[in-house]
Amino acid sequence: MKLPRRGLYAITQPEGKTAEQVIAEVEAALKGGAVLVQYRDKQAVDGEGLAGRLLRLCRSYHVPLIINDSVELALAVGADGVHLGRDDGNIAAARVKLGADAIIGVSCYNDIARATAAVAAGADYVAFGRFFPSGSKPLAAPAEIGTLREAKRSLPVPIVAIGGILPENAGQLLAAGADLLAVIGGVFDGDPFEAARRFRALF
Ligand SMILES: Cc1ncc(COP(=O)(O)OP(=O)(O)O)c(N)n1
Ligand SMILES: Cc1ncsc1CCOP(=O)(O)O
Ligand SMILES: [Mg+2]
Repeated sequence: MKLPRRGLYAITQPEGKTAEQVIAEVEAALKGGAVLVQYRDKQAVDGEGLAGRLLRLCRSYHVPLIINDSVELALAVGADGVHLGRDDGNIAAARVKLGADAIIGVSCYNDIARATAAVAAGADYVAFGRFFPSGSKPLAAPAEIGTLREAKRSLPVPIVAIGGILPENAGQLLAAGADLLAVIGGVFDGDPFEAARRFRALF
């Protein structure tokens, strides 16, 4: 599936929840207007089972599913792509394994040079952040909003912003050039349908 150019990128929050709860809350976010979903599960027990169920759900909404960290899991379930951070392996190797149509996203933190290199290596989007303190990843290093401006000016791929994003603080990120807002707590800490609707209204 094609990478959407703008909108809410909802990232799962499965810790302490049943698979049914995760599926239900992701479906609520999809109904509210999420345009992209990432399966992120740092304590996965049955990652393949849940990823497969999320993929079928996302397909029914014509929304791509990205797998965090693991090219192997993305391959195993036939997901639409993978998200790679600095410890998650090489972009070119992921492209060889997943194929030309796969969506490969890359974390670039606050680093434009890393983003430029990622695009040259075949990244389909680049992600910057965290922009605001994040309860989901408290130790994530801060990024500057000016980095989004520079990225938007110099890079040809969609720019993703992440970290502590809420409907109330997202406007400044969009104004600076973010195309996709990647959000965990701002969607799944409360009512995911209502939160996704509020994010959708910003685009
Ligand atoms: C869209 C998006 N952006 C950034 C990240 C963070 O990736 P990474 O630095 O590898 O950290 P973990 O998420 O693996 O803890 C992301 N997952 N998605
Ligand atoms: C994975 C990740 N990388 C930087 S911040 C973050 C967590 C984002 O979650 P939240 O939207 O709850 O701050
Ligand atoms: Mg990672």
